[in-house]
Amino acid sequence: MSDDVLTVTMNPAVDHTVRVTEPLRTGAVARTDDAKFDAGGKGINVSKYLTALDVDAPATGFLGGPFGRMIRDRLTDDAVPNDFVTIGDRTRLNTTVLGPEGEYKINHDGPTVSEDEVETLVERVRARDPDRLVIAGSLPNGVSTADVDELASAGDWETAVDMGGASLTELDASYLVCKPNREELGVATGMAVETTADCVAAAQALRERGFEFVVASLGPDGALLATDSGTYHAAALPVDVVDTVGAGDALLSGFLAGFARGESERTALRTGVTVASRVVAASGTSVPDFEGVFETRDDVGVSTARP
Ligand SMILES: O=P(O)(O)OC[C@@]1(O)O[C@H](CO)[C@@H](O)[C@@H]1O
Repeated sequence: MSDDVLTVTMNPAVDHTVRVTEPLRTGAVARTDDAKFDAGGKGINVSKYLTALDVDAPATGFLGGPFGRMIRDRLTDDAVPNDFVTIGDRTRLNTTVLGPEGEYKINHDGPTVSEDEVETLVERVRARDPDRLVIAGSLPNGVSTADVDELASAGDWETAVDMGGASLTELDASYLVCKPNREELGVATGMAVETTADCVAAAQALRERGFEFVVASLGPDGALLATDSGTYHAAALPVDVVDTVGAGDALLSGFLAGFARGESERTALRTGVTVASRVVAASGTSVPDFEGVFETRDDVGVSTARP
């Protein structure tokens, strides 16, 4: 394993996951003894999953306030290397409610980051000089897509991005990987994404806008990989889904872990789907057991996909 992957989470979050046994009702107090707190945010999740998959994947970005300290402590306790820029404002807390009628996810907008803090982050990334950079998650106030382009272009690294569809349309630098979900594919391309064939067309269109690989997460419909050698569809593995939070991060992590191991594009896609299937079977964004991932990835069916 040679490549190191530095992840950048501009807008980390403590992930608060609670399970309630009764449907939520207005005006009523829902009580639970089932709550957990994970260090979260998309890039941080990628660092957690990649570290567990034996890839050197330190995490950076912005942290501040009590939730920021909680995330830093948790990552350090879990042996996930981290080097965040401390900001004056407070890192957010995001909540997932798992109830009998499904999953609710509430994400806070997050803190405001100053220009100086952004510049410190760019310098931090330059000093680390990774082989690959992953920039993932929403942008807090004060950070723009121009800053994302600056990070992607500030060194010789290859960059993967995972951000909202509207942000994807504003990026100008060249990127190795883009990891949209179905909705982001639609927003980024303005195309219909009802069927898997629609998603194939949208992934190919997005690729032409400057992403070498588009890895799209389609939930129960599996995942797509658009490359210059073709577009491939991977079926989802049959698992009991506890919650879907972190599934896209896991797909990207598995794909990048495959890349770091020198796997072919299709095999890296299979690894991504296998890693994602482990993550959705565990609650919150904690790291599940990845034992046997590289031995069982061939269970994922991959076929050539056309629009
Ligand atoms: O608000 P963003 O930055 O788009 O997403 C943040 C988030 O929902 O993404 C992760 C799951 O992918 C969670 O750890 C975290 O709460």
